[in-house]
Amino acid sequence: MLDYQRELLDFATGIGALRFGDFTLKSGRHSPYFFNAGLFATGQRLARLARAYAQGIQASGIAFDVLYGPAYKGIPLAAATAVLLAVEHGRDTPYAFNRKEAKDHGEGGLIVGSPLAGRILIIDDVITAGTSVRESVEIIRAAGATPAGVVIALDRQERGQGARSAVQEVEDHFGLPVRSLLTMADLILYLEETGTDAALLESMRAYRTSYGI
Ligand SMILES: O=P(O)(O)OC[C@H]1O[C@H](OP(=O)(O)OP(=O)(O)O)[C@H](O)[C@@H]1O
Ligand SMILES: O=C(O)c1cc(=O)[nH]c(=O)[nH]1
Repeated sequence: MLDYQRELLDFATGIGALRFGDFTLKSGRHSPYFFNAGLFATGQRLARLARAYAQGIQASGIAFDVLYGPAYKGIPLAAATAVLLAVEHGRDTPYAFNRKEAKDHGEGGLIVGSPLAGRILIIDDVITAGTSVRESVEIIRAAGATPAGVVIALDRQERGQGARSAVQEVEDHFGLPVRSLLTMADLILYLEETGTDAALLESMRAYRTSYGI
């Protein structure tokens, strides 16, 4: 694990954005941990996370024209990361996000922000079973644009629709590169390093055996 990953995990656990317990996921799976990007809920916390995304995007070398954050938690991630790309990397990046329900008055429609045109980089918090990414790819294609890749904070390294991991499915099926700041494997390593209690480690490993890949 790299220093910045350990620091990000320290930070996320410190503010309660990474928690342990019993959580029901979008996929219906019951997980002993949860990454809640919504708890990077002050300017400084969000800047800290967005800085890591901006650095990850720069390091990925993925060529793109617009940053797209799926509702809801992708919205502040896209906005804040666009700010960090501009301020710290001199890259004035258009960004956009969707509404979960289409607006039927005013400007109307589903997409807010920059029009979805050209190559679109999807930015989200986690990938579990891959449903959210597949929805984003549909929205981007329906707008006539081309998905260019995906950047996430945490790859939970879980099965997607078939026997492969959700990230592998996205890479193979859509031909999209996926870059994550952290993985479930990093998380387990981190818990081992920090001397977490045996019961928690056991539940993390058991979850990985059930859903991991
Ligand atoms: O890979 P998946 O199985 O799709 O799971 C991951 C997705 O689930 C959550 O979104 P959700 O729509 O539940 O919540 P939000 O509105 O809080 O962003 C999360 O933010 C990811 O987008
Ligand atoms: O799969 C999910 O729904 C999910 C997992 C997680 O760790 N964090 C999150 O916001 N959603």
